[in-house]
Amino acid sequence: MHIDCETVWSDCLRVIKDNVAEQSFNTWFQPIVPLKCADDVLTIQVPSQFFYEWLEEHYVHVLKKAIIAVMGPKARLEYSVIVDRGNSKSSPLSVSLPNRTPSKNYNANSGKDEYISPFQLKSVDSFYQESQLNPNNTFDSYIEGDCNRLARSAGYAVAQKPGVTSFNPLMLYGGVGLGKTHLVQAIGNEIKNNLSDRFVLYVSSEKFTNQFIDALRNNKAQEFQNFYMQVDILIIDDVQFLAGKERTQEIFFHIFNHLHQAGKQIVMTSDCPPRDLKGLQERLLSRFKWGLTADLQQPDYETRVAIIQRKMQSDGIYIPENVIEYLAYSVDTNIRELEGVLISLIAHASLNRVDIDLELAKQTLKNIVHDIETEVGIDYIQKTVAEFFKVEVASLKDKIRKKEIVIARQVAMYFSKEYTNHSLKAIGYHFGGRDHSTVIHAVQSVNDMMDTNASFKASVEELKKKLKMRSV
Ligand SMILES: Nc1ncnc2c1ncn2[C@@H]1O[C@H](COP(=O)(O)OP(=O)(O)OP(=O)(O)O)[C@@H](O)[C@H]1O
Repeated sequence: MHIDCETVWSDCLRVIKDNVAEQSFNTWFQPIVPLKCADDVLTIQVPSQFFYEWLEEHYVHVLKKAIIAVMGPKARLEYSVIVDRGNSKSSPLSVSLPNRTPSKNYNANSGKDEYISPFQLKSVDSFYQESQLNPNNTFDSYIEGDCNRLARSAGYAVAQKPGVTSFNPLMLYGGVGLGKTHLVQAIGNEIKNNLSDRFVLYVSSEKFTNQFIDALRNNKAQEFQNFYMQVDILIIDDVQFLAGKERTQEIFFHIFNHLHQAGKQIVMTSDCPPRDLKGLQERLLSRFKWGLTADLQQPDYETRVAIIQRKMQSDGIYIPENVIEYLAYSVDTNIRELEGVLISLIAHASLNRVDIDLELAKQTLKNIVHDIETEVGIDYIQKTVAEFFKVEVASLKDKIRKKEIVIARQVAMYFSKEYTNHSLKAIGYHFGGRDHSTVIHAVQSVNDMMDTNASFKASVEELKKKLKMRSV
């Protein structure tokens, strides 16, 4: 029987959209063209072999979930890979799906997991847990740096002896995209691998809340509570989401107390330290501080390089050194953004069938970050200026008063003021903790010297070009 494949695929896309980040969705799912839908087989066309492999490696679960939800448990997916650009020849590759029946709680209409009754949950245990803990989020794939050392070691210690260390609860906090979920899931995966008899449950606070609301609606609040009280390791992500939700906090409080008293491990994440969590009951906040609280900070340059190298290695992709360096300097906000840029870069190279080089990296970044000039980081400015004046980056941050170093330092401060959105205070901080008046003085000195010294002015102009070049 033939079904309208466009409609089927657009229903699948709706499910997929709920399960992947927006940028990944645009990059990997928008270019797919549905070709045919007949006898439980959906055929989709993908732009290249690489594209197909990437989908299979990274999104096979999402694709499975989508086609099962839309077409039913017998659904299969077939890829048609475009072999030659400009030539419509395609080589179909058949990939069988699925090998597992979906969760009873999966609602094909909404494309979302519905509330899972505690007792049902045990019976669909493996599907449920698998869908919660991403197997790629391990300690092995988690790069350690100054920004996350304490959090990582505490997490690792907890994973070796859950409930036994004094890190109970373990509370990790940090800004968006800094690796909280990855780290807590690494704890979950490690425990599942080493202590297979333990019941590890990862749940976002949002999901916990929604499950509880459904339980209330179905008069099953007690079952809900009983279920959570059986868990050995409860990992609850983004607890700030519980703010203002009095009844959910109440039940969480009881679950927390029960688990803690029974020596079960609790791991939590939040986007800010417990003291800044607004809208949470005092009694919960005080319990959050019982164990260990550790923060995740923005990754430094070396950690960013290591993260890129690690991702490339695990995906079997080669990126030249200068491109890695360029990306690590350019994207210093958070790791998710860095990954987003990498994904786009790989997709661009794959779609256009070109090698990844600096030019492509610049173009990709330009498409993603519109106002790139304001995105130049202080790190990058310091490195470029130090190279130009042939001094060490470290000397820009210490107290050395040698003339050439003072000039390089002032020029770097000048560009930091011109090209970044950082405050004078923040700039001073990046230059060895100097105060804002030193930065004002540096900017004035550079302006004065440019007025009186033509060769100095030429040097600053040349540097300006260098700094701008990276955004072209
Ligand atoms: N130290 C690290 N090493 C390797 N990859 C990392 C590291 N930290 C984060 N990542 C990766 O960066 C991406 C974002 O991380 P994650 O989702 O854990 O952030 P988050 O802090 O939970 O963000 P949010 O606050 O938005 O939930 C993930 O793909 C994760 O694997």
